[in-house]
Amino acid sequence: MNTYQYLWRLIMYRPIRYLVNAIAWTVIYLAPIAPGLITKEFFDSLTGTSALGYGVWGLIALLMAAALGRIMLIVIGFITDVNFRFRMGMLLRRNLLEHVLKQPGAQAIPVSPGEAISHFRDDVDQSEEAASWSVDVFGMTCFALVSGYILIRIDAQMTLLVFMPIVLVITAAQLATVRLQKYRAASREATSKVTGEISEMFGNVQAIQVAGAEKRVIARFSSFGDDRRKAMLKDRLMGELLDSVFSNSVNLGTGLILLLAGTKMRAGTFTVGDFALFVYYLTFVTQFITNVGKFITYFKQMSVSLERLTFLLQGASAKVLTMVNSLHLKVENKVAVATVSVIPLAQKGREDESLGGVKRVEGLEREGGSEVKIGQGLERFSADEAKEKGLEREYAVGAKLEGKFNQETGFAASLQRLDVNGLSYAYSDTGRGISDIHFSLKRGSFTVITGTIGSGKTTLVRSLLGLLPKGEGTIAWNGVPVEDPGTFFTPPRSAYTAQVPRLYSDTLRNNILLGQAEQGDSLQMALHAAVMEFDVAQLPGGLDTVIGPRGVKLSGGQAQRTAAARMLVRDAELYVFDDLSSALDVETEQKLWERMFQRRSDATCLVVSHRKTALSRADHIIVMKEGRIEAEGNSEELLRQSATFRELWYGDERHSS
Ligand SMILES: Nc1ncnc2c1ncn2[C@@H]1O[C@H](COP(=O)(O)OP(=O)(O)OP(=O)(O)O)[C@@H](O)[C@H]1O
Repeated sequence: MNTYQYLWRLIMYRPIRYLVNAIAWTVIYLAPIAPGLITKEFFDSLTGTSALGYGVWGLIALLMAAALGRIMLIVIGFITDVNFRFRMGMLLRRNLLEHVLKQPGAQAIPVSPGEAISHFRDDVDQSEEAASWSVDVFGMTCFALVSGYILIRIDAQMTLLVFMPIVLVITAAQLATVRLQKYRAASREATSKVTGEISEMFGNVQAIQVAGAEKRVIARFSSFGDDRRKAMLKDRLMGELLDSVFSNSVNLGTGLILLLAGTKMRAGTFTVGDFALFVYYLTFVTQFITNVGKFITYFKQMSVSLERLTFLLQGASAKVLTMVNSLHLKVENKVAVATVSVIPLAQKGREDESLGGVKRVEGLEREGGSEVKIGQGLERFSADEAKEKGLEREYAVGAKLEGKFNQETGFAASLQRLDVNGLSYAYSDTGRGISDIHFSLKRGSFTVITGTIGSGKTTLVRSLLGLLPKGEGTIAWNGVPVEDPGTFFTPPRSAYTAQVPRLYSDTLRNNILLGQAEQGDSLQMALHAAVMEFDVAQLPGGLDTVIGPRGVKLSGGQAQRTAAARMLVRDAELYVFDDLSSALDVETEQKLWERMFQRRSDATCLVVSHRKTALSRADHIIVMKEGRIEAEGNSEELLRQSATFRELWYGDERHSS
């Protein structure tokens, strides 16, 4: 997508609003035509050459009315501009945000958070600016055409002198294009680096302090600041240089008019009113020329912004940015929780009967806080209804499914079996990762992935859950292939706790619920299962304690158990824990597994761990080495067969003794 298409697509997001805005501003820019003509008449009436008979006071009244009219028009213009302009910016930010949220979680943005913020802020502003200025250029061009016509009719030679600077401006702006874009790109890049560095610094204050690296970090920051200063200076200098070319070329025109007007007035071919009209329009022609130049500059800068925003999309088409969408990411006012059975009436392939289904719904619907029973029974299940509820996949294969349906999160068929075949993923920069992974999980099983450091355990669970871009291999849920693991492996199908818990500066309650509606005693149950009840009682505000930025007011173990509670409150079919137990003592970990299975004996768990507490509980252990499965079995079998496993097992014994 080139910059013209980008601008066009932005305009087409709200074409009516753009049109209204364009009409409003065209009228505003055309408005000075009238006072110009009145001024001409005013001076001509003083010298007795006026064709109109309004008199001086009549003309003054007309001038004031024109000024008042223009003020009102400008107020309307700002309203239409704000309404169009900010919608465009919001659309870009909304689409970017949606895209980032849909990306594989572990690689959602290709830059640091600080740099991404600079893209969201500056590049969107720049795009908005160029689109908004296109309206002004149109309005001003209309003014230039009408005023040009009036002036030519008075004196063609003088008119030429007034408009000649336009040619100069456009030539100068075009010549400066490449350099301007280069300087703009460099200054944006430098700004991103500075904001990126600030966010890294704030996020790592403790690491900087303990490493005694303050001076080095500040030196690095100051070198980024220095680079930014140089880049900004070049960018600004170039911008100001162009601006001065624009305005000075107009001054040149004024000088020429003054010289010529004197001679012509003496010859009697030019009235004082004509002179006043030329000078009056010249102010607006100056504005027009400067603004055309500005628009050309903004347009060039917009192409830099487009490039930078496209980079943030990580290979997706730039059209994603301007896709027509409602500005609201989600409108949800209903929460329904129900148990649904999808029983096929006919199997796929049988042509005599159309594929149909029966649903059995039992559960509660929640609307505006009150609970309404939606009843029990059997209802026909249409293909459209399946689509609406996100059940297309289950419906299409005609599988007999029973599971939970939650209007907020969709349908989860009860997990009977998860099969992973030939799963591979290699990080593009290091070439490392996982290769040819096969395993199956049965309902209610407890599987532990273990292995040496860097053997690919985290990569394995992230690939499975679609938190990394799709590599090779297949994943099947109850025998049905999962096409897009990233959207499939979410609650209520699966819930995940990462190795490093990510917490917000908010209350403990909000960190656990993350916007999910609190249902019954689900929060208390999750806290109990995550062995958090004692900790919550100790916190000054209980569940409503604000836990500080990234949860700094919690201990490492508390942060991990908060993340576990966040996972458990989601009541999923498959629970995936990545090294949850690393910050827990043996007793707490033991309790956590016990409570977890007391509460949900049917839950299927996939756990990354090298701790004996988890290994001895496991009914299946996968030993990873250099990105591949080296051995599999239960702990007794593996102690006999796998040297790597023995090292991990006895190593853990040494650590705990
Ligand atoms: N984002 C990344 N980019 C490039 N290479 C990576 C990335 N993350 C991990 N790797 C490499 O992939 C390999 C597997 O890493 P992974 O984090 O899956 O190992 P792990 O077994 O979970 O390690 P640990 O026990 O330390 O958590 C390692 O060699 C690592 O260097």
